[in-house]
Amino acid sequence: EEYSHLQGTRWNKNILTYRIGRYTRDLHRNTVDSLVKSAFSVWASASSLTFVRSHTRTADIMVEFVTYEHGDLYPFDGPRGTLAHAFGPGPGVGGDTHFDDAEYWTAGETGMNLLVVAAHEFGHALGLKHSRNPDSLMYPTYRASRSANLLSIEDVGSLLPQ
Ligand SMILES: CNC(=O)[C@@H](NC(=O)[C@H](CC(C)C)CN(O)C=O)C(C)(C)C
Ligand SMILES: [Zn+2]
Ligand SMILES: [Zn+2]
Repeated sequence: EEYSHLQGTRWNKNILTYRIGRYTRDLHRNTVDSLVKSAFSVWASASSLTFVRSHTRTADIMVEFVTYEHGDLYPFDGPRGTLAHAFGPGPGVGGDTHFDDAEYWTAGETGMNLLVVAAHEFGHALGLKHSRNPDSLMYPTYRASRSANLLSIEDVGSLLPQ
C-alpha cells in the first residue's frame, strides 16, 4: 500500500553525496563531521542507501548552519523555536538541510543534540514526513533523549528507488 509517511518524493538513486558548508562555532569541525556522518549512518543501516561526503558544490545534500534569513523562504527564528529544516528529495535545493545556528549545538544532553536533530532532518531529506508516534525519530518536537528509533525496516526500505 502507499506508504503514508512518505512525503511523496524519493531519490532515484541510492548513493547520495553530502557536503558540509558553513559550520557552527559551538562544536569542533571534526565533531560536526562525525555527528553528521553518524546521523547519515542511522539511515544507511536501515536501508541500502549509501552516503558519501563530497567537497564539491554538486553534492546532493548540502548541510549548513545558518541564522534568520539565509536565502530560502524559511528564515530561522533565533534561539529555541524551530531548530532546523530540510527539503525533500530533488535537484538543487532538494535534500538540503539547514540548522539554526542561534541554537546551542552539542554532542550531549545540554543544548540541542546535533545527532538527534540531524537524524530527524535527514529523514526529511530522504522523503519522510512526520510521525505521530512520540517515540519516533520523525516526531515533530525535539527531545534530547530520543533514541534513533526508526520506522520498521520495511517502511524505511520504501525510501529506496523502485
Ligand atoms: C524545541 N523546538 C522544537 O521542538 C520545534 N521543532 C523543531 O524544530 C523540528 C525539528 C526537531 C523535531 C528536531 C522542526 N522540524 O520538524 C524540522 O524538520 C518546535 C516543535 C517548537 C517547532
Ligand atoms: Zn533554510
Ligand atoms: Zn521535521
